[in-house]
Amino acid sequence: MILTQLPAEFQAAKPIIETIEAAGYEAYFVGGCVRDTILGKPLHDVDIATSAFPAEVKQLFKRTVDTGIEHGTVMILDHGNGYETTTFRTESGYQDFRRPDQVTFVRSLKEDLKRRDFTINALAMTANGEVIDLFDGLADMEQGILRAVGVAEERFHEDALRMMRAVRFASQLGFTIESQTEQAIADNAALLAKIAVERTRVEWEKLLMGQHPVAGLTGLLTTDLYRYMPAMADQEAMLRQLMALPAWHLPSIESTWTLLSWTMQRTDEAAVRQLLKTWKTSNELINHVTAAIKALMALKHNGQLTAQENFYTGLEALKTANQVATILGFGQDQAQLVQSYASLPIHDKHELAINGGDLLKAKLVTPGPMMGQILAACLQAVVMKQVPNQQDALLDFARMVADSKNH
Ligand SMILES: Nc1ccn([C@@H]2O[C@H](COP(=O)(O)OP(=O)(O)OP(=O)(O)O)[C@@H](O)[C@H]2O)c(=O)n1
Ligand SMILES: [Mg+2]
Repeated sequence: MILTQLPAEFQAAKPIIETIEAAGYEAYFVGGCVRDTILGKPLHDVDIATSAFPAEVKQLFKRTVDTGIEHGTVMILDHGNGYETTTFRTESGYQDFRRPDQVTFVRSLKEDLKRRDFTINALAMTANGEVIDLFDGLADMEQGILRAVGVAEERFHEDALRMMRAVRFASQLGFTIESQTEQAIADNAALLAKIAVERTRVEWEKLLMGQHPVAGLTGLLTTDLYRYMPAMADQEAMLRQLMALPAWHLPSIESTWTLLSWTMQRTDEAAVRQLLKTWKTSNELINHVTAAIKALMALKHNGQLTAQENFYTGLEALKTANQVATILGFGQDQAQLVQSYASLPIHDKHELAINGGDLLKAKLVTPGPMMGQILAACLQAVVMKQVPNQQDALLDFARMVADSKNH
């Protein structure tokens, strides 16, 4: 198979391969970029594999970065782009395909491809677009089959994350996991427990955001792999609930975790935090999801959000909440929601026309907790459009609040 009309990313990278070839070595595009091009999907990175050893690669190019030189990876910088170039290799004793304990550089493409995870990921392509298919990846691709290269068991022992990758690709591509490969996942599922949570998380997110999430979830259930994911051992019913939702698509990591927290009945702030901590997500994500879940609760129970709820949720988390509410069957018109947020008199507490200093100057309070309470009352009154966001009006209002507190 020869691919004509290669995407621009390959055109830009072609001179790199040609330079390596001119020096007498082999070099190919490999992995996900070849798979995605054949499937007509957008590319995110272009990986190159070569028979040249790292030191040999470095001699050929002016600007390189040692991104993972002990594993054979050198980044070549060219016209503002970076290309990861990895020497053909075999390896052993590793838990992470990208960072094995022991690497042996080899000069043969076949050796390199045969320790890759799935046949559709073991394709290589020359600079001219000729696809090199040593493990029948093209036939599997055509039939929509995910099949481990060689003995599945060995591939999963090399890197247990590959079992998560299998169900993730099932979801992204709508492919079926071939039966021996699936059996090997069922047999080796417990190995997943040893994989770094962050790596498992990325695959879990990609699975849920895929175009065929039910295919991925089915794979998790039939192999029992879900039992070895963080905080998932007892979540069979939750997975079935997700599968039963009418056709859904999650557009972001934020909406993914919001739907998960909701379906796992983690709806109070502490429970959401605990779940996301277990999965080692960022604090930024935790804050976003906690806000979105609060809004989701309000939407579920009241059918709409108050001005105050809009204000405290913030626009991004509001959108997330509504995306998830839509999946769950109680979403609102997104444009209307954005409109009602936009119509809030202020969007941040710093926009309030008075601050603590103003209250002191007007001798309305002395420093202390009372000041915070009065400012909070002012903020609430402005958000609810009970008082205009103007200094005079707010000082009058603050005086009233202070008086009522003093009596
Ligand atoms: N655990 C892994 C990870 C990667 N690979 C190989 O390395 C390539 C590139 O890896 P990566 O970019 O992580 O995955 P992709 O398959 O490219 O998928 P994505 O779309 O997520 O980039 C894969 O295609 C596969 O050949 C592997 O064999 N085993
Ligand atoms: Mg990739």
